[in-house]
Amino acid sequence: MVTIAATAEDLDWRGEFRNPAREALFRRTMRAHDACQLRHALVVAAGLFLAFGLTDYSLLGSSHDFWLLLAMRISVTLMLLLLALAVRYRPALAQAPLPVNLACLLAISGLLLTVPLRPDGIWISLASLVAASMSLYLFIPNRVPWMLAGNAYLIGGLLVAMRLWAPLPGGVLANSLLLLGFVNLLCWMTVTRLHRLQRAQFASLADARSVNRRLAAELEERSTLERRLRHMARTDELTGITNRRRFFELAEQSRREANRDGTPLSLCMVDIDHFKTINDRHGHAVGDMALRVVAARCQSMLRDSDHMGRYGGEEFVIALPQACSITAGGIAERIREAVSRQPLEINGMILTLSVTLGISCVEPGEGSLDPGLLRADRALYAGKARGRNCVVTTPRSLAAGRSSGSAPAPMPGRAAAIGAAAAPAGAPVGGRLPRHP
Ligand SMILES: Nc1nc2c(ncn2[C@@H]2O[C@H](COP(=O)(O)OP(=O)(O)OP(=O)(O)O)[C@@H](O)[C@H]2O)c(=O)[nH]1
Repeated sequence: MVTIAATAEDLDWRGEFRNPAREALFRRTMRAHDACQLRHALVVAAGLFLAFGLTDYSLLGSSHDFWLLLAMRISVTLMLLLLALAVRYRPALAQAPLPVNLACLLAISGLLLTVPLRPDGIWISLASLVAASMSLYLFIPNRVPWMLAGNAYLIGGLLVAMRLWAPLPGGVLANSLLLLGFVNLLCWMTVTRLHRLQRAQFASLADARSVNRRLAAELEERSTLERRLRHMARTDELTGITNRRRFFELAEQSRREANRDGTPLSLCMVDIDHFKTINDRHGHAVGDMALRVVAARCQSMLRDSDHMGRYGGEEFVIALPQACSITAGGIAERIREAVSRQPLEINGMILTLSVTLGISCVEPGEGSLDPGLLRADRALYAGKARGRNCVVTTPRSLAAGRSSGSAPAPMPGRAAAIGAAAAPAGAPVGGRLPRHP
């Protein structure tokens, strides 16, 4: 939700929001402030009201009227303090018209009562009523109509009290009423201005918060997008496994670690057999499904520390850290079995899948993965030539020959067999446990 800072059109003649929901929200946010202000106003008013008992005494002495006035002052003071206490425990009372207006009524009535009980102190009563009139506007968190009503009662009550018990000359009375009228006008303008300013500030704050929320949401959206893009940049869309670029980053890191720690690192090339036939007979959609299934079955045989990527087309590549060629041969054999064990059933068709795997071990001192990949690829081609659905491991002598700088054994091509032996099914795994045996 986007809010817009309060404009003159948003506020009514009382300086309140025209929108009731917005006004209610504003008042809720002001509740603690209003309660605190009312509490202080009540305590100060109660103290002052009681303190004026001294003036009563100086005017009346220890007379019957003085004791009456004192009793009235004590009652009003107690009621005001009681409301202050109630507001402390229930701040919502500060914004409830009934208790606040009752307190005002009580305090004004008490002040008016001083006129008949102490007619000689009419000037003190007048001054007190002017101060009370200002306080009604400035310190009592009431709405403007209630402030006006309270002041109307105050002026009306003063007129009646003076007419009955302390008549003043016409000019003085007119002056007093003019003074009270001026005070009312000034305070009304001040309080309306204050209301407007408070609401404008509230609206600007709400705007800033809304902008902040939008920015936070945008940031979250961007970082989600960034995460998704990063994932896409590293993942093969069709199979969901690591793509070729990411595979090389991970495998290269493993090669450096293996070189540094003197641990073995094996590479395994995996190629689906007769994949072209699957595509040609059943269509590319079925071919894609087969690719996904083979990728998932291969991955299920690996540990978290192994890296598998799509090399291209129907070919996958696996890096097996901490695995010598014998161990890698065992893992490859299990992958071969996992792929061919269970035929794939798609749309009522039974598809027999198999893969051929070529293994090589990265030799110490090799500065990149390329020689190892080339050997694994040649082993794979040898497996294809041998009839497919098998594992071929590059013999140690061939790899050693390459790493020592001697000329590589001639590789006539895919149809030619490499001098490597297919690992027999169920060959010993050599101290390494796959994730899913
Ligand atoms: N459905 C599908 N087919 C693909 C994809 N990428 C490559 N291919 C197909 O994979 C086939 C690879 O065929 P070949 O390289 O001849 O290999 P093959 O038929 O598996 O034969 P061998 O490897 O010798 O067993 C080609 O027909 C490609 O069009 C792909 O993402 N989806």
